[in-house]
Amino acid sequence: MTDVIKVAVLGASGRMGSEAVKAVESAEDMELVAALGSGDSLDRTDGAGADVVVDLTVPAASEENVRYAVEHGMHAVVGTTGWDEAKLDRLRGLLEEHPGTGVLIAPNFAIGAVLTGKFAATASKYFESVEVVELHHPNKLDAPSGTAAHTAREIAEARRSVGRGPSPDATESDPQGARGAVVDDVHVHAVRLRGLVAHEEILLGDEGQQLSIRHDSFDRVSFMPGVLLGIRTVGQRPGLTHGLDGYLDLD
Ligand SMILES: NC(=O)C1=CN([C@@H]2O[C@H](COP(=O)(O)OP(=O)(O)OC[C@H]3O[C@@H](n4cnc5c(N)ncnc54)[C@H](OP(=O)(O)O)[C@@H]3O)[C@@H](O)[C@H]2O)C=CC1
Ligand SMILES: O=C(O)C1=N[C@H](C(=O)O)C[C@H](O)C1
Repeated sequence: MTDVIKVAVLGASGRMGSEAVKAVESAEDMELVAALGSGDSLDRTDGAGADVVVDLTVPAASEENVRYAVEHGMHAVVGTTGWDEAKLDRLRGLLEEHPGTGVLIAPNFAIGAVLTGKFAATASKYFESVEVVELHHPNKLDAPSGTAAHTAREIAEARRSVGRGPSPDATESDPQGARGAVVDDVHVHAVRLRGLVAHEEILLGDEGQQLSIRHDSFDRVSFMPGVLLGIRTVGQRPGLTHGLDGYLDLD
C-alpha cells in the first residue's frame, strides 16, 4: 500500500476548486487536508501537513501561492491561468533553489484539450493558414484563454521547425481589433457566451481544403482525471513541467 498524498486545494469554493475538492475526497490514495478561499492564510497548507498544493485561483494570486508552496517544501499542481514567460522564468529560478520540489503548470487538465494542441501543432506544418478560436463561459476573467495561448505557441514552434512562416493575411486596417489577438504570430479569437464551459477550435486552411480540430469540455469533471494525475505525479518530477503532456506518454 502506497502512502496517502495529503492535498491542499486553493480556490476551493470556485468552479474548478469545488470540483477538485470532490475529486480529491473521492480518491482512495489522497487525503484533503485543507480547502482554502481568498480570505484564508496560506499557512493552513503546510500547517496541515500538505504534500501537494493545488492552485485553482486567479492569475493575480497564483504566482505568490506557488512561491509559498515551494518555499515551504510542498509540490504544486497549478491550473490557474496567467503564467507568462516572465512568471515561468521566475519559477524556474525558484525551483533551482529547491531542487527536490516539483511544479506542474497545466494550461488545461482535459486529455482531449491536451491532444487537440498536439494534433493542431502537427497539422499546422502542412497547412498554409491556421487560426485558433476559444469559446468560454462569460464569467471567465482572462482572454485569450491559457489553453489557446499555449496551443498558439505549440503551433508556432511546429511551423518554425519546418520553416513555415505566419499565415497569409492581407488585412491593412483593423482599428477595432477584429482579427483577434496575435500570440507568437498566430491569430487567437475569444468568444464569451452564456451556456458554454470551455471549448477550443483550430481552423487550418490551404488551397481547396479546410481542417477543423475541436475540443469541448461540457462539464468541469472533464478536468479532474488530469488534476488527479498531476497530484499523483508531481512529487516524482522535480523542477517545472509546463503542460500535462509532460506527464503523458503521447508519442
Ligand atoms: N487548467 C485547467 O484545466 C483549467 C483552468 N482553469 C483556470 O482556473 C482558474 C480558476 O477558474 P474558476 O474555478 O473558473 O474560477 P472561479 O472564479 O470560479 O474560482 C476562483 C476561486 O479562487 C478563489 N481565490 C481568489 N484568490 C485566492 C487566493 N489568493 N487564495 C485562495 N483562493 C483564492 C476565489 O475565492 P473568492 O470567491 O473568495 O474570491 C474563487 O473561489 C482560472 O484561472 C481558470 O482559467 C479553469 C478551468 C480548467
Ligand atoms: O476559465 C476557464 O473556464 C478555463 N480556463 C483555462 C484556460 O484559460 O485555458 C482552461 C479551460 O479552457 C477552462
